[in-house]
Amino acid sequence: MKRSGQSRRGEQARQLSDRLNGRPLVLVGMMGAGKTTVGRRLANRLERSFYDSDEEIERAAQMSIPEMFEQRGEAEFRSGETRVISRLLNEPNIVLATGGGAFMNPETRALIKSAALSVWIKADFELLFKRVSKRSNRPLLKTADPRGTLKQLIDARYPVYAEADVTVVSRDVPHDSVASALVEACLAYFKRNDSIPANAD
Ligand SMILES: Nc1ncnc2c1ncn2[C@@H]1O[C@H](COP(=O)(O)OP(=O)(O)OP(=O)(O)O)[C@@H](O)[C@H]1O
Ligand SMILES: O=C(O)C1=C[C@@H](O)[C@@H](O)[C@H](O)C1
Ligand SMILES: [Mg+2]
Repeated sequence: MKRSGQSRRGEQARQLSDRLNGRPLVLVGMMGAGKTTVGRRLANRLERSFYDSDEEIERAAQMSIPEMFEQRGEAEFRSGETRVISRLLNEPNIVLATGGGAFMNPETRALIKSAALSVWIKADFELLFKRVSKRSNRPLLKTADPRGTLKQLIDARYPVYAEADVTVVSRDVPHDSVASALVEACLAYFKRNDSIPANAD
């Protein structure tokens, strides 16, 4: 990348770090949206620690998510997910990628909304399906009709993901371009909200 592009990227990352002022940045969205892979790049740019709630749960349970669903059931996975996220939200200066279902839990959602800047990485059905089809590590899609299941999840979840503070669309472009679009969308969010007078009714 050209030097000017790099310094613009660095400048925007610095601006966003200032605006966040230590608050966690939390990524939400469907499986395959890019929360983990874009989140790592974003954390690098912001010089923040990166956490992934799925990876934290796997580490604590010493088993993979498909194994956990199989041996302990989804309910136990979900309660672990809520605990892990509420613990991580106490850490300053982090980027946290959440599992696809985490923001659907009203308690977890309220915690994220109060402690962090939340960003929905949104992608369309075909792109998500293409990405999740590469690996068979998503237990919720192990159904007779994974396309239909993914569609149903999208219909149920998108109105809730839309409650995130910021939405950024992931298209079929490199991870780094999505990370740049995400930084820009967050800066635009702060700009919009700064322009609201404090005493507005
Ligand atoms: N912008 C992108 N360009 C190319 N590939 C991408 C992009 N974003 C994500 N991918 C690919 O899609 C797959 C899923 O991405 P990732 O694991 O980051 O999704 P996720 O949102 O964390 O999903 P989950 O909720 O299942 O953890 C990976 O193979 C990743 O490399
Ligand atoms: O969308 C979901 O509900 C899930 C997404 C993954 O990140 C994992 O958290 C798990 O496979 C469940
Ligand atoms: Mg992930």
